Amino acid sequence: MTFLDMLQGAMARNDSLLCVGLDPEPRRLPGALRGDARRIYDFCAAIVDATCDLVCAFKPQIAYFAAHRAEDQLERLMQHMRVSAPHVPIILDAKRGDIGSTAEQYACEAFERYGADAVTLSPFMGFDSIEPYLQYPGKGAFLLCRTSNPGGDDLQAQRLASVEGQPLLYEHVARQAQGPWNRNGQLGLVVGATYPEEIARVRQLAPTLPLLIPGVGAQGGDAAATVRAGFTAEGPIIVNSSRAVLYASDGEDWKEAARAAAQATRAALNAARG
Ligand SMILES: O=C(O)c1cc(=O)[nH]c(=O)n1[C@@H]1O[C@H](COP(=O)(O)O)[C@@H](O)[C@H]1O
Repeated sequence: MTFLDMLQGAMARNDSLLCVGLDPEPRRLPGALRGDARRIYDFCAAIVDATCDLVCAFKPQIAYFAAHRAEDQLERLMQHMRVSAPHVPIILDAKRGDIGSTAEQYACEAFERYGADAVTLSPFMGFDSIEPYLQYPGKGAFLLCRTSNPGGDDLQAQRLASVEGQPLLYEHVARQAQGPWNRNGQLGLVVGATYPEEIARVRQLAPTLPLLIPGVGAQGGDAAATVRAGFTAEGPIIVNSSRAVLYASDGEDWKEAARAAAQATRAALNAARG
């Protein structure tokens, strides 16, 4: 099954636009897990079990595992998600971007080692840095377009003087991804929930691409404004929240609190799509 088929299936089955991001920081783990990097798997697996009927995707962020020498725990977590939530697609947030020969290794890591259904990529090095990921039929690749952080403007909002009509860099990325780069229908775009006007602009330029939209919750993005700007009948949105769900409580009730936070975010997103 392709990433897009899985995504549509999970969206319908769980009535959800919510993606829970798995960004485990040992010092923020609750209760007895706090500070113990060997418990990253236990924490994330419990979050998966508590929320897998509420989400359209999970998004593990690879840095939170690699930084703590926990890649083996990420591998176990991927297997756990396959067994416990086989209907939910997994987007590996790796933000890779390198020359083709190195990109082949990154693609192998994402799709073969970890078995992800989709990956996040930086498009800064151009199409040949994206192409190796497209050699994996049915896998998704989300290109950073208009990111949620304040510094995203530094490059993404610059005008491309040499291109006719002088679009901004992020607009050019959106056009390329909707058009010539999307050879097998595998591409999507990352747009921050912190910039609803830019979400609307990206949706205009890329009417059918799935948009991965992080930035609600801890970064303060508005769930309703996000849906109004990006959600259409032909263009799916995947709205990510990580810390606001993972660390909803640091007490004994952390699993219940994570579930409640996911439920509330899912409800807010659904209310806005009417
Ligand atoms: O590609 C991403 O997922 C991403 C893009 C972006 O523009 N902004 C952004 O916050 N992210 C990721 O989305 C997650 C946001 O986490 P919270 O702010 O805790 O919900 C983190 O894993 C970020 O690395």
